[in-house]
Amino acid sequence: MKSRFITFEGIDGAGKSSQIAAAVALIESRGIQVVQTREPGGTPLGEKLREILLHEPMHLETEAMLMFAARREHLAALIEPALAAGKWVVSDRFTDATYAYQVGGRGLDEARFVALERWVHPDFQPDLTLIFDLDPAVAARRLAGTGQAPDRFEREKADFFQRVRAAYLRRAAAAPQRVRLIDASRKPDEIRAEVEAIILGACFQ
Ligand SMILES: Nc1ncnc2c1ncn2[C@@H]1O[C@H](COP(=O)(O)OP(=O)(O)OP(=O)(O)O)[C@@H](O)[C@H]1O
Ligand SMILES: Cc1cn([C@H]2C[C@H](O)[C@@H](COP(=O)(O)O)O2)c(=O)[nH]c1=O
Repeated sequence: MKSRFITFEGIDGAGKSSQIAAAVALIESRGIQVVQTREPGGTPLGEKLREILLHEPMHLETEAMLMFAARREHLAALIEPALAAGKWVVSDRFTDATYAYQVGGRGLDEARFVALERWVHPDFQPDLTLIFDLDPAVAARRLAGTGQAPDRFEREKADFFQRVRAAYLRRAAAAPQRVRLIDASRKPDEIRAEVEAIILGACFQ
């Protein structure tokens, strides 16, 4: 069976990370080897860049370029070799996050985003992307409930997350074959059932 690259996306607190383990278990139950990873991160260098990106103040374009630098390393060192070896890769975020957060949230010039995307992965996109869509007010309450100290992104205000959410919705509308929207306001079990049905339908037919 062809290798697949599946990505999970959404505003902070939408609940995507909670669903990834179940999705990975579903795929593994079919006898497929899965590499679970995340962005920014996924490689030793990427994890160092993640620390900087989540905690150090920086210029918007520096932020966008560092996201793509971490991604270049991630593709070369982990994603591409895993797919070439016949494994599936499930990533907590990929390039749709840069569109949503840096273009949508922060106002990065879209042409700069397009140039970076074309440079770093000109002919490559996820096979399937699940975007967890949720009202930022609900997501903020969920994050507050974790009791964890918020990072530089999680400290952003509601209007930032409204713009991020709207950008995710635009990205979904632009690639309906690849991107599925998940109503993340429901109970975890209901969401898990839909995630499993989407993966089975899109990747195992
Ligand atoms: N469907 C749900 N209903 C209520 N609470 C949920 C739901 N899904 C996740 N949560 C809770 O919301 C919090 C955030 O969930 P999670 O870490 O999965 O979100 P996330 O989208 O991955 O956020 P981040 O991108 O910031 O890591 C956790 O405390 C989790 O238990
Ligand atoms: C890949 C990527 C991520 N971000 C932001 C989005 C989140 O706030 C953090 C990562 O934290 P998570 O808890 O692991 O989801 O990074 C971004 O702004 N741009 C990106 O390209």
